[in-house]
Amino acid sequence: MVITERRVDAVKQPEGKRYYPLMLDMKGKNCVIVGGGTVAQRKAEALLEAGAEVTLISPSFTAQLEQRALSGEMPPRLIRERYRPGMPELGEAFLVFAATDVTEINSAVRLEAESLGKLVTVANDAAGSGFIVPAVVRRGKLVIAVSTEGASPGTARKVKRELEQMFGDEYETYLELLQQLRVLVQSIVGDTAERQAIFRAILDLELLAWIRSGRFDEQAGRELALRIAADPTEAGIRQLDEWIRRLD
Ligand SMILES: C[C@@]1(CC(=O)O)C2=NC(=C\c3[nH]c(c(CCC(=O)O)c3CC(=O)O)Cc3[nH]c(c(CC(=O)O)c3CCC(=O)O)/C=C3\N/C(=C\2)[C@@H](CCC(=O)O)[C@]3(C)CC(=O)O)/[C@H]1CCC(=O)O
Ligand SMILES: NC(=O)c1ccc[n+]([C@@H]2O[C@H](COP(=O)([O-])OP(=O)(O)OC[C@H]3O[C@@H](n4cnc5c(N)ncnc54)[C@H](O)[C@@H]3O)[C@@H](O)[C@H]2O)c1
Repeated sequence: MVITERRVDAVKQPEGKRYYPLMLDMKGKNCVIVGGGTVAQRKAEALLEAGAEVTLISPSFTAQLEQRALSGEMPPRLIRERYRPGMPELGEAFLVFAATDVTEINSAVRLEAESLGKLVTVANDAAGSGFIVPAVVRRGKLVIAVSTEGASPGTARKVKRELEQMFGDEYETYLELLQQLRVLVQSIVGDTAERQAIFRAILDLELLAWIRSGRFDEQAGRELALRIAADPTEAGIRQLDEWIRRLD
């Protein structure tokens, strides 16, 4: 019992870090992942989805990575070698991922990448990473990223699953519509304060319920835009809920 207590007491709390979340434009950006296992695969898939160019360095790769390298647009590049310092790919990278199952190799990758001024993440060492990756829910242009700052990745995943239940596919249509209306209002209302009041009024409309009901379509969206263009004022927009309800 005493031994167990000592063990528990000896566990050091990782030093507190306060991360800064951001959205990176990865289109065409070079990313190097050292490792070819399940973690490397997960990071590669997300990077490819974001339009990055992905190079993986590892003596072996998961079957899925092998498959992905043969098919589809923008296949990942697989370099079938063990990592060694001085590989040119690292110098060309925008982001570096050290994702082998060998701590010493991951540390060597981190040191070299850092000496080259690269942002690097280490799969088994959050404290030694320049960035970490959140769990992500996407609904069209709605992106919800969940992080526990490395405290419990499983919890990040669990919260993501809960959010997936809360935020349905209707958000995809909703954000497309809001984007169109925003551009429209920006083009016809010059006054910033008035524009902000209009945007707030649009957010108060019961558009989500309308979309969820299945009765909203392209024609309805057009009609809504025409009504807003005809009376682009806060008061005018606040009256639109009545029109939406009458459509039911
Ligand atoms: C969110 C997600 C994004 C992604 O990877 O894309 C992600 N890990 C995910 C899943 C997951 N990871 C692990 C399990 C097994 C269960 C468990 O151990 O809890 C599961 C669950 C599963 O696989 O089901 C094990 C694990 N993870 C890390 C270590 C090393 C360590 O802790 O040092 C170990 C081994 C620990 C050990 O063996 O002892 C480290 C990291 N994992 C992170 C991200 C970063 C912190 C995120 C945050 O909390 O903010 C960080 C710090 C670095 C990084 O990778 O960026 C993705 C969910 C994607 C999704 O579902 O959408
Ligand atoms: N960050 C995360 O989300 C997360 C999740 C689970 C596990 N982990 C940790 O990440 C590490 C990797 O996990 P995994 O499940 O992908 O392991 P894995 O065993 O599936 O893959 C390890 C990969 O590293 C490669 N490798 C080994 N030596 C190498 C070298 N010298 N050069 C290049 N590649 C080399 C292997 O070929 C293999 O492809 C583990 O240390 C694990 O604890 C992290």
